[in-house]
Amino acid sequence: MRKPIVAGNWKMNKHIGEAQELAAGVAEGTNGFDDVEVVVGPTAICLAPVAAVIEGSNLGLAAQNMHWADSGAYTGEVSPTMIKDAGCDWVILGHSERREYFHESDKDINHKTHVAIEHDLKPIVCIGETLEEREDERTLQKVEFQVRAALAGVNKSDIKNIVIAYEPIWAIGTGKTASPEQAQEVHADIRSMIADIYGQEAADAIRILYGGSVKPHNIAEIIAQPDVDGALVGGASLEVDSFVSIAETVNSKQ
Ligand SMILES: O=C[C@H](O)COP(=O)(O)O
Repeated sequence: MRKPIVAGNWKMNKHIGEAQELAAGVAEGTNGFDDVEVVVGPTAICLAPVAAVIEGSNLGLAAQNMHWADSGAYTGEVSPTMIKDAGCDWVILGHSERREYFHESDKDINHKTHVAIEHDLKPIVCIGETLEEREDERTLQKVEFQVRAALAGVNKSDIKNIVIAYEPIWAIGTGKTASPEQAQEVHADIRSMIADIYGQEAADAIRILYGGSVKPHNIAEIIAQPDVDGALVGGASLEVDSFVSIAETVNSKQ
């Protein structure tokens, strides 16, 4: 039985005090939710201050990105050992905004996935198609390519610690959510591909999240899909009430 995850990607929002306040509210609001893993993803500068606030709670802490090297001449970057030191146990990799604005390639994301595993950080690897690719019926081809590329060379024993986040790019921040059927089709396809590569046990263990305009009013129908194991939430993770409400619905998934 896969334990679902609700992860909040705060993107470039919230100053330190605001981030601490939000994290404390989420920790309090999700206290006692035993059937969902709740993770918050502040900006790099807020990681340590948020870690201090959520210490002793059940919340996980995710960085939104990391470099692959432990240290060195990489101006502006943050290393895997630094995010661990700040309190992270998770790292979001390959978000479409990183791919688009910072030109992260599938090769970079594969490299970072390996580094995350080596550092005992659980990667949330983001994939997803553009609107044009969906309209051209190339969705499955695109996501299969991205998943294969991200996982190239990853051992079967590590698959259970990797999370895939399917985020159709056209649904991110637009208010347009993939229908539950569209999400299920892609999630099932990814799981069956994992089964082909790593076997059924790995496919049954890997958690696949949906992301893209997830809100309190639509999470129930999305999480009801058999291959949807939770959500990566952007906008709705920036308010305690909406994020806690999403986590509560997922916590109640039968
Ligand atoms: O990482 C989160 C996604 O980009 C979704 O963002 P959104 O919920 O604001 O659409």
